[in-house]
Amino acid sequence: MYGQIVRDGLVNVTGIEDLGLTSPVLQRTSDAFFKEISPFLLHFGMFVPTIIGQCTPEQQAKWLPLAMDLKIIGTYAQTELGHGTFIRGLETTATYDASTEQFILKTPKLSSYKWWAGGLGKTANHCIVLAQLYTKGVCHGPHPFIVQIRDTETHMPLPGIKVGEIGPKLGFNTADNGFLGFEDFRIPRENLMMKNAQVTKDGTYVKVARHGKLTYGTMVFVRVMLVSDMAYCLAKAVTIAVRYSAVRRQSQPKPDQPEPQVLDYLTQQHKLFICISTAHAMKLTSTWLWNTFTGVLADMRDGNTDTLPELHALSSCLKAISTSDTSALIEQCRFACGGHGYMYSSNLPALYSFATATRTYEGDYTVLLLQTARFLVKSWEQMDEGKPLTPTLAYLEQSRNGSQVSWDDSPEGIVRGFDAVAAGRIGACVKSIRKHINNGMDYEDAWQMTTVQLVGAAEAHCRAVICRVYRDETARLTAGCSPGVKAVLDQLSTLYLLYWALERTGDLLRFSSLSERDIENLQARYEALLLKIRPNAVGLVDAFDFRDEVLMSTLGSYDGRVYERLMEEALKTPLNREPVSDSFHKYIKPMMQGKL
Ligand SMILES: CCCCCCCCCC/C=C\CCCC(=O)SCCNC(=O)CCNC(=O)[C@H](O)C(C)(C)COP(=O)(O)OP(=O)(O)OC[C@H]1O[C@@H](n2cnc3c(N)ncnc32)[C@H](O)[C@@H]1OP(=O)(O)O
Ligand SMILES: Cc1cc2nc3c(=O)[nH]c(=O)nc-3n(C[C@H](O)[C@H](O)[C@H](O)COP(=O)(O)OP(=O)(O)OC[C@H]3O[C@@H](n4cnc5c(N)ncnc54)[C@H](O)[C@@H]3O)c2cc1C
Repeated sequence: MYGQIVRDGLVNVTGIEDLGLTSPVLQRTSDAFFKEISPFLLHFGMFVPTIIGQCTPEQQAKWLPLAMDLKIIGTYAQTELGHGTFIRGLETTATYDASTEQFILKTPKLSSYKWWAGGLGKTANHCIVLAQLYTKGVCHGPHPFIVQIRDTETHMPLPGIKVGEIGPKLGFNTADNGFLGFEDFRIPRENLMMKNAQVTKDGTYVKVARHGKLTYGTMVFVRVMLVSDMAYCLAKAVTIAVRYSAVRRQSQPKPDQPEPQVLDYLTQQHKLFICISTAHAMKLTSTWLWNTFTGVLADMRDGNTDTLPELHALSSCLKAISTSDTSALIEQCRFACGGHGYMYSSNLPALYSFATATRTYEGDYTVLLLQTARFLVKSWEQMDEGKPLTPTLAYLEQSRNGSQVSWDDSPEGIVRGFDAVAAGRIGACVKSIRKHINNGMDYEDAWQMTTVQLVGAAEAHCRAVICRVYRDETARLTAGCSPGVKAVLDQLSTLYLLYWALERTGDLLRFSSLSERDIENLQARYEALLLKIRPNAVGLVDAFDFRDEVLMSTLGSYDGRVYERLMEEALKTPLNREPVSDSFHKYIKPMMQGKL
């Protein structure tokens, strides 16, 4: 299995390299080789971006060509057995020895072992290691180091390195995630990635970057990329589920009628059409987020880090919500396919196992939403002090006078409704924190006592951002389209707004003038819209344009030969190679004869 995966991975990488294509395409084409994930994904997904983001030009000149030509294979080892979220609590140490101009890497105890890095188990020979930097007896916090861990000729672990694979997981079982420990392992001073901080030969620590969190830059990049990845993952799952629902016929609602396509059931449309809308919403939002990210990078190149906090808040909540929505909606696609959706050959289990992992890695859902909430509360306080708000928080102004937003069920009105919910929930959090402080709590405890509400406020902010971006970008991008295309894409973005308005009626009743009658109207409009989208449903998923080789699904292939493909795959199962398993003779027959 591992050998096959490595072969496929290299065919994919070298093939694309010959075509001279960029890494995002590499990411996409790797889907044609892997149901789960390539052991080389971390190499291109984090090892190379970290060299670019954390190394000086001289260090890039040394390491980047080796990495891009696959002369070295890397990964990103930050998480440890004992810590993943709390980076400042990482235990691996890198202590500078000025007498030899080296760092000594140590794994002080079991919980300090690096754990999880993709490709570390058996594939990588180098890795980025986040370790607490000590020099002249002072700890300067976690810093990135580039470390060779295996001999590039023999692939044997170097002396002082303990490395291996962490074992089977819910998914990602082709990623050879590994563990890594150091026993007084020495690396040259130059292996500290020195773009944001340096250590001179005599051990003097020099802080270069103005912003203390630029070391976390790779994580921001990957979070931005994951939003796009989720759109792609969900688009694959809903292509499979909609095509299968067009083939599958089941039950007899009317005695004298043939069994209908299950796609004709309103409940099936309710399960699946939000998945189509969400794939579009996330794709458009990810492109908007990428443009925001590149803008912030440009500012930072000019030495201006003022826009970084908003980017961190946006990338945190969009990564959290996109991965959470995708996991839930891929599972919904699986539910919509009945028993056959549970078959591995449908590819829905693999898509789910990949998506649900993204809710955790690169920043746990709750933790990242709390990061966004930290920014929202700070922004509210700045607004109270009369300071300007950042663009994505302009809507807070409307809440200043505390008046309730009047409900307007037009698409633009619903977007404003979500702004009002976000503003209201942030304001409620600020009020809760202040109440606890007035009752004698310190700020940290008052914050902790409000964290359930803070997670909700961050989700509401993120939903408001997605709704606004989805609506605006759909209008902008369809301006030149034919009336037919424009109408269908407008139906999808309206469906997204109606769906979430119905999901959040409690909040809308609390923070707008929404009435029970308005809710009845929303429900009726939503159901009518499902019927309108039905005739275009298969065309809409065909428009995602996935080849069968990429979908890898017995249920979702373009030709609709579902039952034939299910049987073809079943007959390939090793258990079907012999009519009678040898377990019958070894165990079952003796048991039947009372001989066990
Ligand atoms: C081939 C094509 C390429 C595409 C590739 C994409 C796909 C790749 C997929 C790869 C597959 C799997 C890889 C998975 C890899 C990993 O999981 S790597 C490990 C990831 N780990 C994490 O994400 C850890 C999460 N934890 C954190 O980020 C921080 O510890 C946390 C922010 C939660 C808390 O850190 P603290 O130090 O405690 O920070 P605070 O005190 O809360 O905040 C201090 C201030 O710093 C600001 N901050 C924090 N983080 C950032 C950041 N990333 N950027 C900018 N600013 C940041 C924070 O807002 C505070 O600011 P303030 O004081 O409020 O002004
Ligand atoms: C498939 C996969 C691949 C991975 N690949 C890599 C890799 O290549 N490189 C790498 O370095 N890491 C990798 N990771 C590790 C990943 O980054 C961490 O698992 C992730 O950051 C979560 O940290 P944790 O596991 O310590 O969870 P924890 O933070 O311990 O979370 C446990 C629980 O505690 C809660 N919690 C934690 N802190 C707080 C808080 N401040 N407030 C409220 N609740 C809190 C969380 O919400 C969660 O419910 C991978 C993980 C997975 C699943």
